Amino acid sequence: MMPSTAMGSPVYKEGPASMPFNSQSRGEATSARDVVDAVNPPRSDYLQLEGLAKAFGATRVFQDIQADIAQGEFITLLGPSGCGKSTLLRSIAGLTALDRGSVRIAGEDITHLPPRKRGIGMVFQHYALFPNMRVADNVAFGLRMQRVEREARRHRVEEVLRLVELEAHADKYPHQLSGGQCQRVALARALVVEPQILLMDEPLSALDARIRRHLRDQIRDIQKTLGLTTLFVTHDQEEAMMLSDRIFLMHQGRILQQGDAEQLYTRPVGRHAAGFMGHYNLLDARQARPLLGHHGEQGQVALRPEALYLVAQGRDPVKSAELPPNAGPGCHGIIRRRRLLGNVVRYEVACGELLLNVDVLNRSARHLLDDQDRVVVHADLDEVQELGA
Ligand SMILES: Nc1ncnc2c1ncn2[C@@H]1O[C@H](COP(=O)(O)OP(=O)(O)OP(=O)(O)O)[C@@H](O)[C@H]1O
Repeated sequence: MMPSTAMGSPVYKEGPASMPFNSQSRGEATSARDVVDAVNPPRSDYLQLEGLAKAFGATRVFQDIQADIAQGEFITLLGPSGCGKSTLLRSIAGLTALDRGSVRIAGEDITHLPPRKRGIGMVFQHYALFPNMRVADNVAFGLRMQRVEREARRHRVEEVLRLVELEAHADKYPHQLSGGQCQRVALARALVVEPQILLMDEPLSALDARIRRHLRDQIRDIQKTLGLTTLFVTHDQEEAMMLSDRIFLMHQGRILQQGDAEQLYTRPVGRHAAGFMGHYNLLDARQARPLLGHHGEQGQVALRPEALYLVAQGRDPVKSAELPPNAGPGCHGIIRRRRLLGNVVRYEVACGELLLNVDVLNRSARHLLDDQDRVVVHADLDEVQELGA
């Protein structure tokens, strides 16, 4: 694995996305960016991926990758393990050679440039800091490679450490820091050379849940402050939805769907997309008839667990949901399993040959249904996604 410092010495290129760290607060940085944006509005095709393909021997890792990414956009590559996310990121960085296609930044073809000349910063899952160097020296490394003069270097390191809220830790060694702090050093190290594009490969995966949420929000704040075009790899759907302007959902080396979190969550384009986003119930149209009324005999339908409603036997008003205006006919069932997911309760309900996941807000213990309780399940027909054959 290559430490991010290897990518931490791109040639600084003038351009609106490369914000100098010249302000004391995020507020000032934002207004500086606004001025730049007004003079030179962000381009919608800042990073262009055209027909990218890569195979390792007989293993096709990705193909036909086509995307335009706007300046300042935060894109997440989301998909299951092995779908090609990391290899795609490494190919954009120049760490892995492409078989086909081209990568352009601001119109310039960088496909054949070596990594250090691409103007790309990279942060990896494992931060790989230099253990014998203090935080400030770890961060300054890329600037030293660029032969930035000592005083300017010190100034830039101070500013970027302030940005990642580590200014008090500048003189510590990596072993004196927590995992989250080390990852912030890695981020600072990538940012200090003012890259045009930031690539992040599962930077939060090795951290515990609380730190992970905090750092996630911090990354997004910093990215917005700098207006930095960013590609972020994750297999965590919630992380993708919280962070992204747009999500690229990948499956077996292709981008299945590109869109914002709402589009991906509520309008999946097919069964693979529905299978990955949310916890969709995927049903054959024929099987789903008792639940949906007449809905054709062909293809599949997808229904989110929160688009299903439970009415308890005897219509116990405390335990029964209020139905939506366009509710389906209703299907008798039995609760097979109940799982508390925190603020949501997920019921597994057997309705004849259908096994359905139904999510209900966990209001209080009084509202809970028990295993073996008899219920009627209704679907909100406005939320049915027809997926075709
Ligand atoms: N250097 C390599 N040589 C041969 N095969 C490779 C190499 N790197 C990756 N692969 C294969 O390419 C496919 C995609 O791997 P990649 O790491 O890009 O997926 P991913 O979506 O990032 O998965 P994960 O989330 O598990 O990291 C996998 O089948 C993997 O085994």
